[in-house]
Amino acid sequence: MPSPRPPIFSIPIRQSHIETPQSSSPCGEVHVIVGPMFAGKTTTLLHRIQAESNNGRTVAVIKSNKDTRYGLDSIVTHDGMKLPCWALANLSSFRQKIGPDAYDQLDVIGIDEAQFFEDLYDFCCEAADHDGKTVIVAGLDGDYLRRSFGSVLNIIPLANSVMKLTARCELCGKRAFFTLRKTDETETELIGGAEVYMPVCRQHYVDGQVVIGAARSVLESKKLQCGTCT
Ligand SMILES: Nc1ncnc2c1ncn2[C@@H]1O[C@H](COP(=O)(O)OP(=O)(O)O)[C@@H](O)[C@H]1O
Ligand SMILES: Cc1cn([C@H]2C[C@H](O)[C@@H](COP(=O)(O)O)O2)c(=O)[nH]c1=O
Repeated sequence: MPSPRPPIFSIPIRQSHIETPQSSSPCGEVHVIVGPMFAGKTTTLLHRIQAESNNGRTVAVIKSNKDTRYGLDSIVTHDGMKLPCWALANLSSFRQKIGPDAYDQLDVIGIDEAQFFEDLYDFCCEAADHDGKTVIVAGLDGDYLRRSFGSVLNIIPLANSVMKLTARCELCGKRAFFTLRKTDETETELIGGAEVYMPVCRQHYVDGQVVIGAARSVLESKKLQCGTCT
């Protein structure tokens, strides 16, 4: 009679000591803060950075150099809170700008206006997975047409946490999830504050789009009529 064969999934009784591969650097974190304009994304980012700094961690904050609203040397919230920052065209230049030694010393990196950085995904991967940094990212999830904005949504799969903030609808005071553009400019990227944008609830976003669309077609038909004027 053949001897019984061992079960396929046998567990060895005496397990030899298995070396787990040592990771070359400690693991970092990625935290994402999104929402419409005026929702408190920059305020939340600055509070978190401040708290990390108070806990003795070395911090740096980066913003896009496209946003020149308050100068390039600081991040400023809509109600005036401020922190010094690096204003950059892209994130890949950060290590070289700050210097490799200073970069190695950093524990926490804050990124504001993340929608303007094309290399956001690669930077977050490198900084958190390989360099052990805690990266806190704040940015618009959607543009004025509620389309995904830049690479912000691409980094959700990299994130330890995601927070969607809301503002107050300027027309009714309810929770605002979207940003309405009040002007007729159509480019995706258009730097501005309350003179160009307002936070709105779903109802007023839909109503606003209808009103803006109607105003645009009136203006266009006027232009056509003028074109036929002699
Ligand atoms: N309609 C609004 N809803 C909420 N906050 C507003 C509104 N308008 C102005 N604010 C101000 O904006 C601040 C948030 O600013 P900020 O952190 O810069 O927002 P975000 O970075 O999301 O645009 C609020 O604390 C409030 O004082
Ligand atoms: C909706 C929308 C916004 N922007 C610009 C306008 C501001 O300069 C920033 C957002 O600043 P905040 O800190 O979130 O208030 O983004 C844009 O270029 N295009 C848009 O559709």
